[in-house]
Amino acid sequence: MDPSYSVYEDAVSRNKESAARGVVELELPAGVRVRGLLQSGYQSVLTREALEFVADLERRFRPRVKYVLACRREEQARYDAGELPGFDPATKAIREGDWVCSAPPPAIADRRVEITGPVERKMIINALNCGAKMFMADFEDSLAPTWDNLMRGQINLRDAVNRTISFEDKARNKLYKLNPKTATLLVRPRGWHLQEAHIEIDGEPATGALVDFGLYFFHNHVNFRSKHGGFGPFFYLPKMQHSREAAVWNSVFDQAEDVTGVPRGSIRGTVLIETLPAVFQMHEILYELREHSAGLNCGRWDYIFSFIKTVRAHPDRLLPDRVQVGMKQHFLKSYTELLIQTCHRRGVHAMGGMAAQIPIRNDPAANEAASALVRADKLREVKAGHDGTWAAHPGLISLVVEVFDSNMPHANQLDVKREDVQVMEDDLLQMPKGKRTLEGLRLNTRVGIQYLAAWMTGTGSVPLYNLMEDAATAEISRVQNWQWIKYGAVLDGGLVPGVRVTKELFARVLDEEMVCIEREVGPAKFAVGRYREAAKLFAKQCTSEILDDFLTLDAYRNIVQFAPTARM
Ligand SMILES: CC(=O)SCCNC(=O)CCNC(=O)[C@H](O)C(C)(C)COP(=O)(O)OP(=O)(O)OC[C@H]1O[C@@H](n2cnc3c(N)ncnc32)[C@H](O)[C@@H]1OP(=O)(O)O
Ligand SMILES: O=CC(=O)O
Ligand SMILES: [Mg+2]
Repeated sequence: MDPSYSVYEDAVSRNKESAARGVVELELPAGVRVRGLLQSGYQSVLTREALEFVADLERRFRPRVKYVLACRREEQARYDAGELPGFDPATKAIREGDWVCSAPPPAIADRRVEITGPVERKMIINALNCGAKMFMADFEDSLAPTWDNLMRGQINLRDAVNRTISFEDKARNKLYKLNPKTATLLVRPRGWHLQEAHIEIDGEPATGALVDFGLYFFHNHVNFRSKHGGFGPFFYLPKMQHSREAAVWNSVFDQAEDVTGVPRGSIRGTVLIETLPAVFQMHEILYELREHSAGLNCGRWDYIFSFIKTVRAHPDRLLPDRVQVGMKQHFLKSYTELLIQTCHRRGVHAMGGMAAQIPIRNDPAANEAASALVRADKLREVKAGHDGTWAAHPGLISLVVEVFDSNMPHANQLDVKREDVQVMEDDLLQMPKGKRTLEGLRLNTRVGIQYLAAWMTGTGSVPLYNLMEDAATAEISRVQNWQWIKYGAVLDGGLVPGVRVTKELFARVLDEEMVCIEREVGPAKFAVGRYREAAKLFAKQCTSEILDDFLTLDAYRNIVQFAPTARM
């Protein structure tokens, strides 16, 4: 573990308070060390049995997780040497074979509208009540993985599955409780690349994904399955790059089912196709998970991020402004259509993605314009053959439901085979059209810094300039700046066409955008926020010689807080 991870003074004093309040000590299995501060209730999640379950998963699968991450590095080295991703000749038989996945369980046959959001208590209740069919509760893009967010998230999800969850907003004198009819829960653990520093197993930080999955599965599988016709729990699986990574998840599911006596195929996972390499592996990914699959989803924001990241050594592949990389661009249209064709051939759902617009209060015209964009996006998705889609905010649910209800008379569109779709490697690799502008560089910088500042204070999704921003959208801002600076991109549109992007230009833009952020958020919030630290980190990330794989890997050290008395 990097010794620079901080132990904060406030953690020390809070720990003393906890001790004074008589917080229960954990009973830890051999080899397990919990390094996070124990707040009230955490021990109900960190039970000896649950930690044993997580430790067993970690011991079995850590070597495979390390291996698939090493394979990612090896593949990236090939792309850096000039190759581009493509379909693998070795797995042609899987792509062309006639197999299908297990049929979708009744509980998720109709998933036309899924709301998403972090595992925050009030938001979970709002999401479950909002009228969406499903709720994707997120430990990933929309959650800053602080120890407290993770532990409270587990408590919140357990209470949600038990239907005992409530929340009192004292300031507004409002009590939040579940409606009789609620959305079905899907949980998204972190990606394979993130470690959980607060839990060590045999002297090494645990794998974040296995902690999120393991604790949630262990505490909830009995209750969840009793309420969902013997199926579940249901998951979303993020940021994979290859079917070998899906094979690891499949083995994790097998193991979890075997240890708990849950029948094979009860757990289901929807894989986000949100990396460029993965789009060439969709059949293979479904094949690996064929007993546990609930289909694929178009994670468009990470996909755009991954597109830039994968071709990071190709100076001829500089993208236009982030705002211009919309779903009508040929490479994105091709990806969504190929995903629909692939899923429906294999008998599973092809889920759409997230439009970033959110309701705009106090400006009816702007709000209507934002709604129109969401409506158009959802109409495109349902007409293309998607079986459902995502919405970021409860205020959008009725609009999205209306679009799907009007255009999808049955529970899903698995019968829409899209045999007309003919997508080749070139279609998936075609460069998006548009212009690079100074305004784009400025906006990337303003958004990246504000997002990071929020993330470092424990908030993983924020409204910025009337759009939802989360780890995936912020990544686009970061890698786009990096790409333009690295290759001295010449701006070809906007107010100052012809200008070359350099480190010096970026430094000036960053200074000016910090002034702008201070003006926008106000001096009081700016003074107490972590904007300066965020700017420093963002600048480092945008100007490094070699692109870091994930912004959150570097940023994570800023949110790790060890309890001084952590024991093994
Ligand atoms: C790329 C991807 O991975 S997309 C998926 C991951 N990203 C997400 O899930 C983002 C989810 N959305 C959000 O986090 C939020 O909507 C934000 C941050 C974008 C905006 O949040 P806010 O500024 O709080 O929105 P706003 O003030 O309009 O909220 C109004 C109410 O709706 C609630 N709300 C807003 N979004 C959600 C949500 N996604 N789920 C549940 N409740 C929500 C708020 O808690 C608030 O509740 P209240 O009136 O009871 O107090
Ligand atoms: O996770 C979803 C995405 O768009 O990224
Ligand atoms: Mg994503």
